[in-house]
Amino acid sequence: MKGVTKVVIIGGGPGGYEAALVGQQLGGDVTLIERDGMGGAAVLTDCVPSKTLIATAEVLVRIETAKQLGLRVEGGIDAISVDDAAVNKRIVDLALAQSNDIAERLKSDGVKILKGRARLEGPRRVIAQLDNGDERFFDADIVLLATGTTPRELPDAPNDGERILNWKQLYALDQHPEKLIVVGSGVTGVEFASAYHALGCDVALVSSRKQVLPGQDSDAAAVLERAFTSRGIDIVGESRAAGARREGDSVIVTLTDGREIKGTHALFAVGAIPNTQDLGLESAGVNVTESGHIPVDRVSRTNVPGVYAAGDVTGVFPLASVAAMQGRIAMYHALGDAVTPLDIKQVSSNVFTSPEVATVGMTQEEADTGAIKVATVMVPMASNARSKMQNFRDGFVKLFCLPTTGIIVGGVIVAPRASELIHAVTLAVSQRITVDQFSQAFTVYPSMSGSVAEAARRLHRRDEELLTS
Ligand SMILES: Cc1cc2nc3c(=O)[nH]c(=O)nc-3n(C[C@H](O)[C@H](O)[C@H](O)COP(=O)(O)OP(=O)(O)OC[C@H]3O[C@@H](n4cnc5c(N)ncnc54)[C@H](O)[C@@H]3O)c2cc1C
Ligand SMILES: NC(=O)c1ccc[n+]([C@@H]2O[C@H](COP(=O)([O-])OP(=O)(O)OC[C@H]3O[C@@H](n4cnc5c(N)ncnc54)[C@H](O)[C@@H]3O)[C@@H](O)[C@H]2O)c1
Repeated sequence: MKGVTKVVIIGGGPGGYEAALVGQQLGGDVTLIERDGMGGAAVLTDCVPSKTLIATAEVLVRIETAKQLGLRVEGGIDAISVDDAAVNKRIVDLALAQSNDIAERLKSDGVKILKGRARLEGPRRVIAQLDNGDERFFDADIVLLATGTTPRELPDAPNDGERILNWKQLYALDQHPEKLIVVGSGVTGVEFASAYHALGCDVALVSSRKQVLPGQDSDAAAVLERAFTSRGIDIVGESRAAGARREGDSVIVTLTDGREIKGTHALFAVGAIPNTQDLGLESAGVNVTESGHIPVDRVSRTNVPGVYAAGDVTGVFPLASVAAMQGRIAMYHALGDAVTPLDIKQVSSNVFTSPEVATVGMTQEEADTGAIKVATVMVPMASNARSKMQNFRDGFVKLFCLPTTGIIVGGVIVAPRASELIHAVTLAVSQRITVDQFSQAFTVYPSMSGSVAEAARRLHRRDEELLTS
């Protein structure tokens, strides 16, 4: 009789801990080795802390519209001040509480958690240096690598943790920056630019491309740029940072064209590098790409039998939700359960700025290539009654469908709480729902979701002008 399958997981972020729960549920004997804390970077330093900060910033953005909504704030918005210590304490406490909740859940499900650093020493042999000084060896049937990434640092912008910072170091500041220079206008950069500006900082956003949010819907990026500019965020477009240096209480960011920007702090959000060094991958024969990621197939297999990988370390789609799904899929596959391979066309994601930008499935860029003929429509939020009531004028709903069948294949929503509105579109994409089926479902009146249904209704007759090619 075959014994219990021994599963060893390296890394306790969403990729690792969600896999551990499934592995244990399916009868595996699961050991999870984590270096920093349960929940990984997602919970301790990246996703959860940034969204907690943004929750505070959102309140201030709402208050800014008080006057337009007929409220009188004596002294104006300046009468409200930010208690930086309280904001940061709340963030750190909430992240730790979330990490503890995850650890408790894992323990109660029977997962063995070890604190330390692990690496492979052969295809399915793992060696762990534990924080208590012990060294442990494991001969596993299944290994899952879910070690995440580390912020990229520019060689000429040495991170000092005080004024030249990465996103993990922001919550240790006593006071929020007076003038923050955010370098990098990817999702991380724009989220922090939006949040810190709302918290009262002067913000300059150094954006290397023509538009912020490269790779995202360009109509959405345009709305965001307009919103940022009208609020007073200084977008330094088509500029690359060469380095940064300290000068007393200031930071000078130098651009590759020789210009200099002065601030009190600089946040570098210029991407991340996978944690694959010192992981013993060579000893196990696990392939690594030029960028250092571990290539996997749609059921999270690496090239070595029995060795799986999940999450940011794979470079598939660096989201907590995808990491978690890849981890679960790895266990379903490894432990012989029914498994649906990962389909990134069904992944919804959101940029937590003000307004939010949520997307799923087909993108405008893909539609524009003409490889697949689609019909598309864009409904401005400005005409939505709820939107007017809430004094929200920018934003839109964009839907893509196949012209012959009307099946919804993608969407973009730019609106407050777009992260919640996108779920209906995600469901439509995953279940291949048509625009007619979608628009037959009732929406609440008045509601912003009414505009999502309106977009579907407008695609009922997919006339020539709605076709992208
Ligand atoms: C600022 C920011 C905000 C984000 N916001 C969102 C968001 O809102 N929504 C979203 O879906 N995604 C968000 N993301 C992305 C999300 O954080 C990542 O996709 C997610 O963390 C990936 O999970 P993971 O399990 O692959 O890795 P991680 O969460 O990075 O966890 C990996 C863990 O492995 C551990 N580890 C590494 N090497 C070893 C070793 N040798 N031995 C033992 N342990 C090891 C690390 O300590 C770490 O805890 C955000 C990212 C950033 C940077
Ligand atoms: N809300 C969310 O779900 C969320 C939030 C943050 C991050 N993430 C995930 O993390 C991934 C990575 O996002 P990111 O923004 O951290 O990294 P990124 O690699 O997507 O963006 C970094 C940006 O910095 C720019 N850059 C690089 N060097 C530069 C320089 N010297 N000067 C100026 N700009 C420079 C790059 O051109 C790029 O646009 C995202 O794709 C997303 O999946 C998700």
